[in-house]
Amino acid sequence: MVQAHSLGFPRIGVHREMKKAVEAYWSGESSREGLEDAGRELRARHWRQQAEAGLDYVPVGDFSWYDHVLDTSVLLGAVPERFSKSARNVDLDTYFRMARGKSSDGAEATPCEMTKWFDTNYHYLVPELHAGMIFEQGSSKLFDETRDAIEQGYHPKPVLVGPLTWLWLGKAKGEDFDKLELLDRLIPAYVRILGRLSEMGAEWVQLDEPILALDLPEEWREGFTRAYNLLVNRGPKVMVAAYYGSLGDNRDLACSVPVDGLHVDGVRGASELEGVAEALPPGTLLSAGVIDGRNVWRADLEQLLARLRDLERVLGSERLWVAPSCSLLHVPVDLAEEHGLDEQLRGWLAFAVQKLDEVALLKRALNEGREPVAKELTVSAAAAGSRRESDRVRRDGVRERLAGLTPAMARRDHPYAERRRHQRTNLRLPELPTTSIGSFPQTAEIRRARREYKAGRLSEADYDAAMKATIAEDVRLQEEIGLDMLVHGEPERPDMVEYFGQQLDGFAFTTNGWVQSYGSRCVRPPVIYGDVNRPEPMTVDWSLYAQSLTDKPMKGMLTGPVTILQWSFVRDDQPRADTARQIALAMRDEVSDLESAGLRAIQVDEPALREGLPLRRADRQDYLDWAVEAFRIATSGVSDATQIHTHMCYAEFNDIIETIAALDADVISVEASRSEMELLEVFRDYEYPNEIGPGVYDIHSPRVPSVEEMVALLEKAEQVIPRDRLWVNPDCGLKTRGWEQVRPALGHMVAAARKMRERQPVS
Ligand SMILES: Nc1nc2c(c(=O)[nH]1)N[C@@H](CNc1ccc(C(=O)N[C@@H](CCC(=O)N[C@@H](CCC(=O)N[C@@H](CCC(=O)O)C(=O)O)C(=O)O)C(=O)O)cc1)CN2
Ligand code: MET
Ligand SMILES: [Zn+2]
Repeated sequence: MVQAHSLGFPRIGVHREMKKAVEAYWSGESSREGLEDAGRELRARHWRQQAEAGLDYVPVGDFSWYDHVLDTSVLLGAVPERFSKSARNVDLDTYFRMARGKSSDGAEATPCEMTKWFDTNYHYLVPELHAGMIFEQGSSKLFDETRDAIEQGYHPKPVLVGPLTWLWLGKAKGEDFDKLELLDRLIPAYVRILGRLSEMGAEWVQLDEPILALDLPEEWREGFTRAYNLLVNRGPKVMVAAYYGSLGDNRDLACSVPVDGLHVDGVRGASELEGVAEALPPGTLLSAGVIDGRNVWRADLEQLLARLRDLERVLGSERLWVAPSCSLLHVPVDLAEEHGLDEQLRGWLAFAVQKLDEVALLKRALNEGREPVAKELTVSAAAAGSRRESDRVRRDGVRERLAGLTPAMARRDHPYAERRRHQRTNLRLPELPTTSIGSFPQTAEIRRARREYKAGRLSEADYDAAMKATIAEDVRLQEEIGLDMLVHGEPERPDMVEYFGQQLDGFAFTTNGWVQSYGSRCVRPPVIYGDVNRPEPMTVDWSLYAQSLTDKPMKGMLTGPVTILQWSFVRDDQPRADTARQIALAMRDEVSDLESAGLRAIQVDEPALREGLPLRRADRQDYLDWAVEAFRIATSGVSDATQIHTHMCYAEFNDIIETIAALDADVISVEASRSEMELLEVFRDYEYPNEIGPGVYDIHSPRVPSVEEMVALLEKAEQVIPRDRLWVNPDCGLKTRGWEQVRPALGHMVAAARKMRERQPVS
């Protein structure tokens, strides 16, 4: 019999119960018992939903209070000393301190670094590695949850990040050593975990190795072979899970180790499924991940069924499992909770719960024939047909405009050096100008006003007035703090992508389509289903109002085309590049309107530029070319005197620094403080041609940095970036912080800039 499973289920809960529970715990509103009850309830619910859908195994360990990579680190006892003297029995407060730098018991420590998980908008906490580190069990969470699942009558399939991927994602600290050296210490730790899970009654364990979708150095490929030859026959059957891309040149490697199961991403690696099926050793089964775990489109089941039948012919029904392509972490929980979507659009979509049904249905059709599921198959085919033929998807005006794009539209009038002269007279900024990245705290009052407005208890005029009052207060505070270039604070935007998605044609938005971004933070990615058009200006009124309150330059604030694309669910019926160009044209109009309204500086954020980079080197240049082009289309319609800013965060930028320069923004702000300005290394060999503000204030942590800390970071920066091209700003926007932290922190930042101005430049 063909079996069905999932690699992981969204952990936040359909109504973000996990978010609410942890935030209540952090604020002291609820007890540890309260938190643990909430977790138990969520896990039990998710297992029940998966079992009832018809899956044969339920994943365990996909639930996390913050991040599953951090969970694996703690399980392995990889807990840096600054958090706890002992890596055994790591308690919840220590766990949260690793993630947030702070815990409910008041203790503080610099938190672990956080960065993007592969090419997704999920963030993980970077494991810290050092030579000679010892791995010992630091937590019983995975075992406790496995026991719960068994007690509740399920077949548990514990899931953890595999040893190669965990090491790959880790960062070697201090001494210069090759982190792969740790593999031989790590394997015994995994062997012990597998043994214990098996004793508890787990038949299968899933080890996630998404790095199999990357270009791997030869030593890592050898490491993979060595590790998995040692991890088989240790008790449970081992399923190695590869996802987020095809196996490519790692196919033979993945098929050469005698594991019991191999999961393959059958969406991004669709073309290689048959080849994998043929290459697998006879003792290994194939988990075909044919339902897209990265997008929200309903599958064309008829077509998938045909492909699965081919696989079944090669493998036999005992060696085939059906699954989503990856964990369902990246899609919202349940379409049934969406009440605002029109029926046609809803018919095109599937969220996590619906995807489980799709997986189960495919399994059933394989095992029992199409008869029992004929009706569902017809509905699925009709949905696919309706989407293909819908006239909501195409807009002729947009198509014509796209066809009329010229290279000149992606070029400013003059090079930076010349623009700079005009901008200096236009802006009159001091040396080392201070600014912020855009958002200010989304206070309880702002959210309350929004809630009241949505519920119809506050009129549109009153809502606008409340937002304007916030903007006025934000402007006043910035003047008081002494910042040089101001922002309006973005109170009207719950999210920098959703906000634009709600105003552009071709986008649909959800009311409950939450997806975890990091920790307790969630986003509602819009759904791009058709050609993109901007029916009217989106931000001009707010920015104009903010500028009217001050003589200091006000930055217009927009989200760039690549980021809007990357943080939305995208259409799969045309290349991403085409959708990016459509968004770029819409944003270009907004940029022009802001300029006409009198804004002298406009920031177009592209924090997701790096995240969108294809996992395989061979695919990168093409992406970078169209991504740069899209940004430049959006920003090149302005005069030389208008200063274009951009901003990036949450990722490593050093490897694409030339692309960042090619954006030709006049000023870029980048996250840098959390990695202690590591970013600056690249500028030793590469002179960034325009202006740059490496973040001096880590906004992810509630800690308020001191003037001295920020001066020290600026001194570091000044060694590689000439002072006359250096800006002073935080790492990112401040919407997740409270004013009680932001006020003093920005005050310290301005003081740090002033201190620097009093001194001679170092070079
Ligand atoms: N899309 C996106 N991706 C991104 C980022 C980003 O800013 N946007 N930044 C990075 C990640 N950083 C992030 C930083 C903060 C939040 C964040 O604060 N998210 C909020 C949700 C924001 C939001 O839409 N807030 C709504 C409130 C929605 C809500 O909670 N409504 C309540 C009721 C209202 C309330 O009590 O507040 C409900 O529906 O139950 C608003 O302000 O109006 C959260 O999780 O809390 C997310 C990601 C990278 N990826
Ligand atoms: N302008 C945005 C903000 O300040 C940029 C955020 S990048 C994730 O929130
Ligand atoms: Zn940012």
